[in-house]
Amino acid sequence: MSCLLEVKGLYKNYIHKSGWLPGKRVCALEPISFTLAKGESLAVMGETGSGKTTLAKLIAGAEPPSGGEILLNGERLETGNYRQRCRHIRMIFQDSLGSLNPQTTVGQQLLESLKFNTDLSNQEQVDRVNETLMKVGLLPDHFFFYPHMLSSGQQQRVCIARAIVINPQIIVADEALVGLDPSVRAQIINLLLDLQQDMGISFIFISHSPEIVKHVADKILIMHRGKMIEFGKTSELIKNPTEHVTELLLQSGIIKNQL
Ligand SMILES: Nc1ncnc2c1ncn2[C@@H]1O[C@H](COP(=O)(O)OP(=O)(O)OP(=O)(O)O)[C@@H](O)[C@H]1O
Repeated sequence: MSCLLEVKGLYKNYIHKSGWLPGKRVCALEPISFTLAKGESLAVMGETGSGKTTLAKLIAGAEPPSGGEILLNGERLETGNYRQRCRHIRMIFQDSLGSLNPQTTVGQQLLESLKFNTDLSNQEQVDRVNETLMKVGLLPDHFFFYPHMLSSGQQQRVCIARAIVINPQIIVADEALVGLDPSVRAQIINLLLDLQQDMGISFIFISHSPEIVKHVADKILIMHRGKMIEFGKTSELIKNPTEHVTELLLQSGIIKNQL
């Protein structure tokens, strides 16, 4: 498989300020390097505060890195070039309702993505939105619905539709399946797997759930205290984890504080 995403020495420091004292530098993500092939899914696991969301935000361009680089198909993604980033990498979140605009219809929210990121005509945009709604298991009628008129599963489908409407190459899903009831979660997982197969999208899943990770991920990246401590094929890490943390995460998804 050809290399789609290359993360090279990417890191992030935050400055924690308290009153008038000089800020304290906190390293949320130590330099990290890995690659992802086209159509592959990567799961990022780790205990709370280990740097998973920071990594997701840097890849999606929601935060600028303190250093390092991200290459997509060999081309460097520039910090602040939102058009370049949004076209190729989209993010979906846990709080689907919170990430949708309550005052705009589903159709308008999908059209906005197309207006900002493509040169399609108005009619082509409407056609693309309707096609995308069908792809995620919604109906063209949902174009006219407001987010609060939908169930939580349908809201998450709208978020997925908004992410795929411009044919991105990578979707970063930050705990996007938490909070859905098990049957809806299974439907959304199957939808994501179908989209991966039909559209060749690569996924980066941030997840605490070993069951989901084992089901969807080709590779797993384990974070611990801001560092990548393990990275490899899912089948190999399940059989031969080299780190105790990996073993615990893949057994229960929960890490005790002493680790
Ligand atoms: N905007 C920010 N400003 C300051 N510090 C931050 C910011 N975002 C994250 N951090 C710090 O960076 C570290 C990593 O946080 P991050 O949210 O990436 O962890 P996480 O693994 O995603 O945790 P969780 O599973 O709880 O979401 C934490 O110590 C956190 O306090």
